[in-house]
Amino acid sequence: MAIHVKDLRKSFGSNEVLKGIDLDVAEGEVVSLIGPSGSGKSTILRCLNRLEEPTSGTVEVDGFRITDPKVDINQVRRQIGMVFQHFNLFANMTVLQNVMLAPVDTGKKSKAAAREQALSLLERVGLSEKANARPAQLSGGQKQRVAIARALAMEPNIMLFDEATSALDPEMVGEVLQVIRDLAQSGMTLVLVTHEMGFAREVCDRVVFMADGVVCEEGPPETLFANPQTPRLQDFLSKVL
Ligand SMILES: Nc1ncnc2c1ncn2[C@@H]1O[C@H](COP(=O)(O)OP(=O)(O)OP(=O)(O)O)[C@@H](O)[C@H]1O
Repeated sequence: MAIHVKDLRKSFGSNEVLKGIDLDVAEGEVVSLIGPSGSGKSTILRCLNRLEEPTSGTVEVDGFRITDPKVDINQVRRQIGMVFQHFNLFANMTVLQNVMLAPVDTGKKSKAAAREQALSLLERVGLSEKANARPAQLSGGQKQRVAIARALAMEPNIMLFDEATSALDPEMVGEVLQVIRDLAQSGMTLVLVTHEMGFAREVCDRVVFMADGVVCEEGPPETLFANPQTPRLQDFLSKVL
């Protein structure tokens, strides 16, 4: 199992945001988390690489129990790429330098090897011609594709996408979804928080519907969207489809 979450709880002060989440993601599986705003989707994702400290429960990623205080979280994070809604690129570096940075900084690759890899990743996301540009010269969709290339540079086994297209103008959403679609087809384990129901339906093996900090319903998209069982999911789908 690539990801194994058991009875995960997270509170911010007195606000219990995750109320006992069980979630398994198999290697190579593509899972999307959907649900109303504030239901805890991003918080789950952030607990998967301990950007948030769970209040209780266990999270295992790639065989590491990352909720164990003794685990080297930096080592685990290197195996988990994360892409955020806002691209978080380094503005004072070129696109190529952004993608090369982590493998060089962590000693994973020499500068020459990291450069070669970065060029090949930029080709993969369709941005070879932008290698020497600065982030400010790119469109939102291009910036997000650089952010994906940068996450891939650490050769992660798992990629987490937190509303990767939510900050984009509608005409740029498709180009980012195409890159994610290609990753899904490559067999990588992906967990996506998304508001793109059409994309979830098309690309994901499984969709997990959350409401109020619990998993309400889950299943293959064709079943879940066509035949929602709970009134909450029926209500949610009636608003977003
Ligand atoms: N750092 C934080 N401090 C306090 N409260 C937080 C923090 N992060 C999240 N929350 C709260 O936790 C709840 C769940 O937030 P979360 O971002 O996980 O929801 P979400 O389902 O991803 O929502 P959205 O679709 O709007 O992004 C919200 O009520 C939010 O205000």
